[in-house]
Amino acid sequence: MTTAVYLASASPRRKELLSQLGIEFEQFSVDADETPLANEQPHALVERLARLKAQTGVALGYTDRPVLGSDTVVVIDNESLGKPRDKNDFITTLKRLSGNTHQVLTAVAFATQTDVLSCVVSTDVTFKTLSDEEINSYWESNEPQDKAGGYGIQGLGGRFVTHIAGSYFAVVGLPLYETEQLLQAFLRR
Ligand SMILES: Cc1cn([C@H]2C[C@H](O)[C@@H](COP(=O)(O)OP(=O)(O)OP(=O)(O)O)O2)c(=O)[nH]c1=O
Repeated sequence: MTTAVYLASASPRRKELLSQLGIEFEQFSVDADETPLANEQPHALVERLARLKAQTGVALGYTDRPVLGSDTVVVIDNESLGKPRDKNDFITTLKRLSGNTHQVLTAVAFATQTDVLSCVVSTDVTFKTLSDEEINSYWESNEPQDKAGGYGIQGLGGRFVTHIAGSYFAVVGLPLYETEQLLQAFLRR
């Protein structure tokens, strides 16, 4: 694919993943209010935020290429979990994930001044049962703080995962196959 895009994201993981598609891109960060709306379902939330990030990039003046925005949340019992607010929030979250299967939803959106197209990818991730000691020492590693659901599958958190069904790349922050498909569909419109 020869088209160049913008990546509206501060995430180093998304930058690395997008590089894997071999697409030329420039990255900039956008400030989006990620607060869920009242009664907003997880699927609707991630898709809205991915679109918001992409469209905020367009509004900032990045108008000569499609702008890619993305968002990731962890879902358990139909509740969306973003980055942990603090250590207590993290401990509560990891105890909920322990010994259970949760979903990671990642949305991708492409936007220009006239158009926006998005998709949501859902991946099932199963955790082994975690001890209090494992949870506490994981917090001290500083890895959980900036990650949805308080873990990184690509880092020390990978030890907790017994099974994954779906896109590993979506869990890390950008589904490779679906992002390429979405861009192709966007360019055909
Ligand atoms: C579950 C999980 C999430 N994450 C990351 C992906 C996302 O970067 C982050 C969720 O936060 P997001 O708000 O989706 O993204 P971000 O703040 O990192 O970047 P930006 O909004 O500027 O694009 O959690 C991992 O890196 N590994 C994991 O296993």
